[in-house]
Amino acid sequence: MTGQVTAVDFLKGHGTENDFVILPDPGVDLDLTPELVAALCDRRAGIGADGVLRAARAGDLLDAGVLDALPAGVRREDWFMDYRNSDGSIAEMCGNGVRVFAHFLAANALVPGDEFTVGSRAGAKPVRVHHADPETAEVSVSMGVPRVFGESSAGVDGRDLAGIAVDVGNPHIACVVPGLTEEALAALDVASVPTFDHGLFPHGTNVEIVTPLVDGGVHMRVHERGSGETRSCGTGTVAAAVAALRAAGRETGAVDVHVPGGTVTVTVEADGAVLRGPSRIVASGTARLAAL
Ligand SMILES: N[C@@H](CCC[C@H](N)C(=O)O)C(=O)O
Repeated sequence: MTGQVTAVDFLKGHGTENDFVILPDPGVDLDLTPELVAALCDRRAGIGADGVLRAARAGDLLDAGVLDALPAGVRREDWFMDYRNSDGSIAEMCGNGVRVFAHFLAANALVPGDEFTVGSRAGAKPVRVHHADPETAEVSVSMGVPRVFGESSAGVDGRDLAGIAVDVGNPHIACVVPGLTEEALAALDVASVPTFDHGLFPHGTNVEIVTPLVDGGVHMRVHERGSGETRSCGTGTVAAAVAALRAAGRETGAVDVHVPGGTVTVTVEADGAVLRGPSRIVASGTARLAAL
């Protein structure tokens, strides 16, 4: 349909500086090709973002062929976060993105209250909007039960870092590095593409480097699948919290995860993890597709 669409309204938002182009598209008029996504996310020739969040009802995305089926627990009437990485690839889930998506819905009165479900390719994600105005919000997302599915390592800045594989709806290897300080973490080259076991991660993975748990907190940096190094990764903070708790001999607890773009709190319980953090919507406008 994009051939008939020459301009599209958008909003720009972020969760701890993991930033997104929000595309309200209730009619599913946009043919959201990888090329269009990459052009929108281009920080020079486009709007610039780590990813795109298209907003439409799940049933309408299904009827338009964007979804092959409704993911587990997702109803036709649910607003669905059609997430894309900045390289145009599709990912199952985006934790910072769900907070920004929920903020957009609440601030525009598109949902009846403060607690509702957002659909994602990783299934239904219950959210609670603690506060929302057009510019700022505080949101909690029930992220499901993180699944640890192995031990492995990642090559980062010439170092081989031991980590655990964690499924948060999308794949992660979270590397808690003994003795790593916040300053030493900040000095690492995380922009270069890390190496990892493609047998364990046949569809790629997000790579988190994490300091050990101290006083209920960790510091984390991330190289994301499909977006490169970002200032934050919500699903990554969940993987980091799980890994840091396990490294400290624990299975549950609340962890403040400090990322370059801010801080979120991940609470891990036996029945699932909850990600709580801020959302900001900083701009709105019209994207002129012929110029991209
Ligand atoms: N930044 C997101 C994760 C986005 C998807 C990830 N890059 C992947 O490909 O799995 C988040 O906040 O979780």
